[in-house]
Amino acid sequence: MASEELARPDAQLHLAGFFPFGPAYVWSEAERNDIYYDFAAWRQLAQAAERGLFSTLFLGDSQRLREHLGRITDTAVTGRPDQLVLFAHLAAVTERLGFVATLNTTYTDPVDLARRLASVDLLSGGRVGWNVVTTDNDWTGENFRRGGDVTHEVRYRRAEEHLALVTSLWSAWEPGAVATAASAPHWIRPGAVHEVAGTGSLSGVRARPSVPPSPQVRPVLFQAGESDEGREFAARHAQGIFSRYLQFDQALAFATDMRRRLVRAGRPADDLRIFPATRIILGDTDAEARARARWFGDRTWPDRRIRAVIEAVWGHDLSDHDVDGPPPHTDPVVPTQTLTHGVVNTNDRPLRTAAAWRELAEQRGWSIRQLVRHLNASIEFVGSPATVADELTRYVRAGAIDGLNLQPNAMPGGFDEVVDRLVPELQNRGVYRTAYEGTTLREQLGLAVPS
Ligand SMILES: Cc1cc2nc3c(=O)[nH]c(=O)nc-3n(C[C@H](O)[C@H](O)[C@H](O)COP(=O)(O)O)c2cc1C
Repeated sequence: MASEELARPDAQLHLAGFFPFGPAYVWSEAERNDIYYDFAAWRQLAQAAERGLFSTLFLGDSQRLREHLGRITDTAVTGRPDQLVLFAHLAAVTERLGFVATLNTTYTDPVDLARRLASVDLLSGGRVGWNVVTTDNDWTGENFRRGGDVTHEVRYRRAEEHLALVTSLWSAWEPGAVATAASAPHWIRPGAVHEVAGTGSLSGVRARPSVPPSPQVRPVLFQAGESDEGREFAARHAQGIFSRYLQFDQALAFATDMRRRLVRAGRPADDLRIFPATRIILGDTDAEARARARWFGDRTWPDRRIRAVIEAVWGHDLSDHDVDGPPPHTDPVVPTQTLTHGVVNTNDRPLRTAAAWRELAEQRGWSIRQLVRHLNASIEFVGSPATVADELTRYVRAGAIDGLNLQPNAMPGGFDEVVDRLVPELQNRGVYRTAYEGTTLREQLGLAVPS
């Protein structure tokens, strides 16, 4: 056994069911696109996750359809119900599973957000988390008359003020503020619910929250945003982090960096759970799993999704372009880049990106399809249940990750094979729970109740 595997001999893997909205990303077993917002499908997914003792579901947020040149990019986010409404429904058909919702601090009102999150947290028995993001896409801001003008620095300053107000609201009810006995002289003990005031750009806000604390006191905080400011913000406030790093060395370097930052912020190094996103594809043998991975890959990279990736760089309509041919020889149309709200971040240097992509394709003799598939190759765990369990055990015991935001391969049955075939292998290796630790998300994640 390599020495790295001994770094955390008792560490446990957390699974979070994650869903990248959009028909191109998760294969619809039902061959129906409306499966992605069919409640029965979500119930099946959530109940499978709970059967597999997943710690939580986890959803990202986008408050606007992605578009390109005025056309909706229909391979990406195609219809996305409000996460908290979906979670409120799913909480009613599950008992232990957590629900982490991504909500931004740039375009939301803190008092309203605090109330909505606290409400689902209370009514679900303390099973909610908030993934705090600042949202870097300007077009979302247009929904709120604030598109394009919110700088990185302003977003993180606002995030600090927003979160401070939200957490004060969540702490404004003293323990035991509610007299539960109907015969008590007061329903709420006088003076036990405090008024809270905003600071900085939120000064002038005064609020007395109307939602009592849940059994986990308040929602668990996650964070996603990888700049230095983002990491520092997470180190000060978050108990969970949605990271981009899954290649082993990068994941370990990121986790090491975050633990150092936590200690500098005066927190225990192990007070943070790190969850990168991935997929798991199983087979009876490693070879069969690899064949299945190719099969899923072909289904989740249809021509129109491949074309959307290059259109986002070239800045104009390429619908006549053959995706099995070379990348366009023409240069990108730079002035239209600001209209690109695509799946690829091309906010700068489209000319350089196009040149680099063209050169790579030429060198390797790749078509657009091969190029795009190469550029978007993500790290997935592919193999027999034993192979994947060994690999995940290595990651967790080395301290490279604490959990996975796991995308299903199919809707709605996509978690079943992980639950039925991988979870027992992980349990046999002592790296996965055999029963839920408690009833709240905080308990499932092994986190202390806030004072
Ligand atoms: C893994 C990951 C997932 C993210 N998911 C979302 C999301 O679902 N919705 C959103 O508005 N922003 C999301 N963000 C973006 C953050 O809101 C943030 O604005 C962006 O990363 C810029 O901040 P940074 O410079 O600190 O990274 C995500 C970021 C990361 C790293």
